[in-house]
Amino acid sequence: MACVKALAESPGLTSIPSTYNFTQNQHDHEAVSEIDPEDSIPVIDFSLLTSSSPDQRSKVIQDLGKACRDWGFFTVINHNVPEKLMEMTMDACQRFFNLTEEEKREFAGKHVLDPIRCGTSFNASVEKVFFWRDFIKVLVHPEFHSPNKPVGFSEISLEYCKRIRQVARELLKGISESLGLEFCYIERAMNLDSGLQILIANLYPPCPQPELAMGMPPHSDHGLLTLLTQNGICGLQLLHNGKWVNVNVVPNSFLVNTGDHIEILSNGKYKSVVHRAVVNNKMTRVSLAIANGPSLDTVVEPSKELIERQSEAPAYIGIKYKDFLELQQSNQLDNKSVLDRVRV
Ligand SMILES: O=C(O)CCC(=O)C(=O)O
Ligand SMILES: [Fe+2]
Repeated sequence: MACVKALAESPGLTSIPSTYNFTQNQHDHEAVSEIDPEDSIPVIDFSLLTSSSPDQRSKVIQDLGKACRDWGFFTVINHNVPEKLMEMTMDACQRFFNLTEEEKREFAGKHVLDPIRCGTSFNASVEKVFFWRDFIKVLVHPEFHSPNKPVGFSEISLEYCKRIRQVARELLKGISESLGLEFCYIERAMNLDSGLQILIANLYPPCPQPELAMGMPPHSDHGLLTLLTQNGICGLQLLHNGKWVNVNVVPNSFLVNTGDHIEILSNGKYKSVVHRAVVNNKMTRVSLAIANGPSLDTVVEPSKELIERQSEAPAYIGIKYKDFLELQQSNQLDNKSVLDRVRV
């Protein structure tokens, strides 16, 4: 199937093919609210997490716990990843999408767990309505993969993803502690040394009828933490207290969200939050999501320590991460439908 970039570039395109019309599927743009300055996405100062002052560290751990409980999304600033490296990675992704259709076809991939897979929509083989999105997904850890084009992609993404793993690991230490667990609880229980990390770049070209199309449908992310950056163009919305909220771009920061496996592990204390990407008719939006998850063979279940301490019943059954991932990637992307299957 041709990529949406080529479709968007067809001369004189003024309307979208009906196969991209998402309005039948509850396209409730009206529900979008502007962020209330009193209740906006929390900001976490990463430098305080690694601070030698115990007071500062315990304060930021509290903030992190609150952010996970109330929002499931937070902005991370002072993260130590060089801005230049962030720009170069975004640029490398843009250059990937600018390869010719034929060059990109080489990386099409067939199976959902193929190490390199580029395509359009989410899972075009099972979808009736397509999303206004092209993507490339690359498995970058525990084994590093990379397309051999464009120039520099491999070196830049290797370094970037390594830096992101360091940030994710620190955040997961803080999240462990915020749950009252030992700081290294999550990294041990999830076998992070061989944790799966996926680079996902999304391209949303200008769309002549943005109100009818959808870039990415409402969904939660599967892993533990996703770190997202974008090329300065807004489009991400998250569901907060029953309303779609526009996410603003904070330069030189990561937007982080907790995935389904944090929800399972924390026995529902921290939820994965449903989000979607809408499109616009003026500018190409590129987002870069780095998903950090358990190792593929880890069976994730609610933490026994948490459950015993609080005399709770487990609210989810254990599932191997690989099985969860295959289910999510080979079906239609639909809210929290895979997580719903493992709820008790
Ligand atoms: O483009 C975005 O901002 C969202 C991307 C996303 O949700 C994803 O790749 O899982
Ligand atoms: Fe997502």
